[in-house]
Amino acid sequence: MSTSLQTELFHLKPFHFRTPSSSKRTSLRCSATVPSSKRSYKITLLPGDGIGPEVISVAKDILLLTGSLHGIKLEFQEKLLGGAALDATGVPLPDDTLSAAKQSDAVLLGAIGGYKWDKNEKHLKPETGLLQLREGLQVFANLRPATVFPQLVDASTLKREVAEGVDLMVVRELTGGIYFGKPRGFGTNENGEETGFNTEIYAAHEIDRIARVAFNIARKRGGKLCSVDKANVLEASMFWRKRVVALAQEYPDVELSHMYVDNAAMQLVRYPKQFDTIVTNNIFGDILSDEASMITGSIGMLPSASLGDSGPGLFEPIHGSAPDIAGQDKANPFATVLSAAMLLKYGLGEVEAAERIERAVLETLNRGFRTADIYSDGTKLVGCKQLGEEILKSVESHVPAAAAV
Ligand SMILES: NC(=O)c1ccc[n+]([C@@H]2O[C@H](COP(=O)([O-])OP(=O)(O)OC[C@H]3O[C@@H](n4cnc5c(N)ncnc54)[C@H](O)[C@@H]3O)[C@@H](O)[C@H]2O)c1
Ligand SMILES: CC(C)[C@H](C(=O)O)[C@@H](O)C(=O)O
Ligand SMILES: [Mg+2]
Repeated sequence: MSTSLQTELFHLKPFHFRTPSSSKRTSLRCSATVPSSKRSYKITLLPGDGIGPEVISVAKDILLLTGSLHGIKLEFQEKLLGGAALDATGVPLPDDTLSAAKQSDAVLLGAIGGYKWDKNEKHLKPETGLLQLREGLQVFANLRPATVFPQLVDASTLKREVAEGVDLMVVRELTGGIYFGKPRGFGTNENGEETGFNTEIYAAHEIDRIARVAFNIARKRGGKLCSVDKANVLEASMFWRKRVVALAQEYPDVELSHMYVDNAAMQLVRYPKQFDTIVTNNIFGDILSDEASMITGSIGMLPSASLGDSGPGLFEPIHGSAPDIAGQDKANPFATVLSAAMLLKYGLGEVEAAERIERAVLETLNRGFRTADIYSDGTKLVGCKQLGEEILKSVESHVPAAAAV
C-alpha cells in the first residue's frame, strides 16, 4: 500500500496509554475505518552504518513475529545505504537501492554515517545518500512524535513535573529548505577569502503541503498547531508564516500560534506540555526533534515516519549511527521498533499489528528492561539484543491494552 497524505484520515496518536478509547484515538488514512485488504508486503530494509544494523536486526525479528501472529506476510529485501554502500559500490545511494525502495510497500532504515566517511566530499558522504533517498521517495512530511512514557519519566533529564505527560508531534518539512536549496557550495568572496554557502528557500507549494499535513494532524490530536520559524530575520521564514496564516482559514477548528525558533528551543525545556503539534522547516525540525527526544529520556526512544503524496513511506529512528557505541550491543532499539510500528500503521494500514508492537514496548518497560541510555535505579540493565528478545516475549504474550498502561 502506498502512503497518501491527501486524505484526512490521519491517525497520529501513536500511543494511547492514557485514554485507550478516547475520542482522540482517531485514525490515519488506513486505520480501522479503512481496513487493509492486502496482507502481503515487500519491505526494504536499509540497516546502514554503526548501530543501524543492530537496531534493524531487532526490529526485523519483531516485525516478522508480529506479522505471523496477525496473518501478514512480510517479505524483506536488504539493501545498502550510506557508508556501507560507499564501501561496497562507491556511492552512498546505489540505483539498485533506490529502485528497490520505490518498488516496495515501505522502507525501514537504521542509520547512516560514521567517522570513516566524515571527510568525504559532499557527494560521497553517507548523509548525501540519505538525502537523495528522501528526495527520491518524495517523502516531504516527516512526523516525529515525542511521547514521554510514564515508565520513563525518571529517565528524562527534565524534572518529573516538567516531563510527565508530554506528548507532542514535530512535523518537519523533509525535502526542501536549506538542505536542498541552491545555490550552495564553496567559493571566494570579493576579498579573495574562501566561503561556504547554502540557500534556505521554500516555494509556496512546499509550504502549503506540509502545513496542510500539520493542520490535519493537529486537528486529530489536541487541536493546537505551533508553526516555528525565524520570521523576525529570514525572508524564507516570513514567507513560510504568510502561507501558514493564509491556510489557517481552512482550519478554523485548529488553534494556530507562531513562535521564533530560538524561543521554541527554550520553551521545549521550560514547559514542553504547552505543545501539541509543531510544524517547521527542515533544519529547525531536525534540531528541535533531537531536543524534544531528551524530554522522553533518550534520543534512542524517538521514531519517525516520512510520508509523501504517493509511494512507499520511509520509517527510521531519529537518531544517527552512534559510532561511540556501535558494535558494543549498547544501542537502544526502541526508536527503531517504534518506527516499525509506525511502518505497519501508517505505511501498510496494519493498525492492530502496529498496536501490538506499541503495547509490547510498554509491557517491556513495565517489566523493567532498559538499555543504558534510559537506565535508572531499580530497573534491569540489558543490551540491545536482550532488549529485543524481551520485546519479542511481550509481542508473543499479547498483553491487553489496559494492562500495558
Ligand atoms: N538518520 C540518520 O541516519 C542520522 C541521524 C543523525 C545523525 N546521523 C549520522 O550519525 C553519525 C553520528 O552522529 P551524532 O553522533 O551527531 O548523532 P547520533 O544520534 O548518532 O548520536 C548522538 C549521541 O546519542 C547516542 N545515541 C544515539 N542513538 C542511540 C541509541 N539508539 N541508543 C543509545 N544511544 C544512542 C550516541 O551514542 C551519541 O552519544 C554522523 O555521521 C551523523 O551524520 C545519521
Ligand atoms: C544525517 C542527517 C542528514 C539527518 C538530517 O539532518 O536530516 C539526521 O540528522 C536526521 O535527523 O535524520
Ligand atoms: Mg537529525
